[in-house]
Amino acid sequence: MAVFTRITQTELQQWLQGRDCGELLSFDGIESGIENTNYFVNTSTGRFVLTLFEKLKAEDLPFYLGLMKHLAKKGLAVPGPIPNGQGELFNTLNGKPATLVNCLSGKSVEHPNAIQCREIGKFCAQAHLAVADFPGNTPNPRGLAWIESAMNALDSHLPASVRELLHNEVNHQKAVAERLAYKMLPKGAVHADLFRDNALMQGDALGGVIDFYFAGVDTFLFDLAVTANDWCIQLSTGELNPELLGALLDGYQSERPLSAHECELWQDMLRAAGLRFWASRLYDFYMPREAEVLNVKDPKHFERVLLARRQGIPLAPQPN
Ligand SMILES: Nc1ncnc2c1ncn2[C@@H]1O[C@H](COP(=O)(O)OP(=O)(O)OP(=O)(O)O)[C@@H](O)[C@H]1O
Ligand SMILES: N[C@@H](CCO)C(=O)O
Repeated sequence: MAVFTRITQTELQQWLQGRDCGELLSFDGIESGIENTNYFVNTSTGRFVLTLFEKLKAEDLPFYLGLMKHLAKKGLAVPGPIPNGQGELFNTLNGKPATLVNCLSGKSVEHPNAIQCREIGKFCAQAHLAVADFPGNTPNPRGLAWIESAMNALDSHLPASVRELLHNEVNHQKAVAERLAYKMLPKGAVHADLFRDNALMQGDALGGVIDFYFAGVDTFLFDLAVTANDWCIQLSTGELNPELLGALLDGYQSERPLSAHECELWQDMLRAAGLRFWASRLYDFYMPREAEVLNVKDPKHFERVLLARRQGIPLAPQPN
């Protein structure tokens, strides 16, 4: 399903020349995923993942691949791009910009336990600490400005009750963004889509985090809220599971304690993170691109998440 661009053995062999990755043995298309074309590549020295970018533009790639390289270099479990002979992190393969990264072990979990939530919390904090000297400054591509423009594009498609909630929450988030506490929040290049399906687990240990292609500069708290809304969710109600949330926050704060401003804005950022994915799912639902038609994710889920976060949260972090 997700192999949009086919390649031949000869094309791949030529493209791999100059990369420090051994001799090509075999390669297989990866069926899951809807954004890019991915292949597992086996060589004489190991296993890699080849990604051909179907929609992202070449000018956007240095930020994403640079961030992955930066985090991998700092020892985080993130696929590091293997440069070609010219030192470039990506170059054209069969007409598409393409990169080769190392293959991480593990598989994603649907129902994480508290230990796994703690691990992902720790990873999130370590990544936030590690970007202090990362120079890339591409803003979050799905920030409030994008949400507002998507909302305007969607307006005529939406039932009145949905439209009202969306406008109300966007206005709330615009007001939050004006607050001094918000302006004081620490920021940096963040994953911004650290869902369960973007983490590979080996039992309770984290094998690695993939899919950095929605990354951008945003507040660290927003990134943590995105993670909490997916990892600590009670799927039937959209509410947060206090035990899983406690473990996630505990793991995070064991590496990077939250500031008083971050604690103050926790509920607002959980709402912002709920809004972000509700808006993108609504957008994909009403304006799907070809490959998405059969894979559109349910917007209702994030409507429930947002409504639940507006009502309250089970656990507020305390500054250390
Ligand atoms: N570095 C990696 N190591 C191991 N497996 C990987 C790696 N990168 C991708 N994969 C595998 O390939 C699958 C598809 O990758 P990914 O989720 O990035 O797809 P996509 O089309 O780029 O994005 P999306 O999930 O947003 O549709 C993953 O679920 C995972 O199984
Ligand atoms: N994680 C997003 C998809 C974009 O990767 C969602 O569940 O809506």
